[in-house]
Amino acid sequence: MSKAAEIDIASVTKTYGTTTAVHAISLKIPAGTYCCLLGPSGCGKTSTLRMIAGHESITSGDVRLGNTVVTDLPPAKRGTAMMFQSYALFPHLDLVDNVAFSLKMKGVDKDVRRAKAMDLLRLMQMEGYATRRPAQLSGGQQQRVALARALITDPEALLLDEPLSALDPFLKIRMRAELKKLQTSLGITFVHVTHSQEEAMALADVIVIMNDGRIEQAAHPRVVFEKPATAFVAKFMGDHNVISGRVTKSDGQELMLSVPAGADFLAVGDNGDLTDQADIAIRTDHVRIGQPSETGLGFTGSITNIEYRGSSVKLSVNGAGIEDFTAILSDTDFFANPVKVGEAIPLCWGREDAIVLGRLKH
Ligand SMILES: Nc1ncnc2c1ncn2[C@@H]1O[C@H](COP(=O)(O)OP(=O)(O)OP(=O)(O)O)[C@@H](O)[C@H]1O
Repeated sequence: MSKAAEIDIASVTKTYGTTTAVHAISLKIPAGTYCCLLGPSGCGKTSTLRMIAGHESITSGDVRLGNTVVTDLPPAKRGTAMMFQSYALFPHLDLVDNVAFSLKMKGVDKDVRRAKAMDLLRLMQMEGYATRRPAQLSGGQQQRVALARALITDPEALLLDEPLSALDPFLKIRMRAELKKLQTSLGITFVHVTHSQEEAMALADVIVIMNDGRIEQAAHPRVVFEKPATAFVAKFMGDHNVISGRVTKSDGQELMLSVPAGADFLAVGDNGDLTDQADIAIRTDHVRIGQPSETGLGFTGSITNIEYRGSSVKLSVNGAGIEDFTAILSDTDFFANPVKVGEAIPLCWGREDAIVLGRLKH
């Protein structure tokens, strides 16, 4: 139906008065990618999306869609379509007229635009509701109509601002799967703003993690999880212990980190630029109870809390100058040798489980 386009964001900045919401970010989103912009409230996700859509002016830099620089084009001329968080359906129009609306604005004949709207309602399995008004629909159905309405212009890229946030948790997961299926079948580029790590992990081919108007990492979810680029990413995505300390030895590929009033930790990874302070990450699910054997990586600490989670058990441990170090053990491993709060236990991990984190240059 539509053709996909690459989105190229080149050194784009957005300022509102004295607030800089987006600091000269650059990002290439390949054609046909499902891209999620992820980050905490106020990090600049929505501003970035609205600048791609043309609903917000670009203070400096350029946005290109396919071969066209769209920086100064109005929204309707960009080849993008936007689906809003609130769906923004017209309450007084039936579904056909809601979906056909942007074609009406373009002066398309009534019969042609209504036929196209019915095609889109069919695609979203909503043709049986064509004569209803939005208020007569459930949240999930309203979302499908909003999608149909956004897709009627055959966009090269669909921009979605927190599209699942109005839905209850059960529907959220169902509509998430539908979004992914729709993107795969249409093959167009989707850019989806969310503050949910789980949503981004489930949907994205590329997760763009933003913090304070900057991009901390843009990569496939597995890369983000396995190799978080910065301490912010490791903490925000969770499931990592992040340890900060002073670099005591660094040879480009391995680094020794000294924790104040604590032990030395070895981590692996490119550390060419890190000469003073550094951060390392250790996957919580790769930590085991046991003496550090040949790798020598680990420490002994005291258990401060134990949480049962069904298939796993979470231990919190203090020791070696670190507070709240987390180890996630499988329920089988934990119950084979149960431990108690207050007990001192040795923890260990493999060399490849401790990675050096980078620092964003501002
Ligand atoms: N119209 C505006 N005028 C002034 N400041 C704005 C405006 N819109 C956004 N901001 C500011 O720009 C920064 C980024 O906002 P933005 O909405 O892009 O973040 P966000 O990551 O989408 O946040 P949220 O998840 O809360 O929607 C914030 O500090 C916000 O207060």
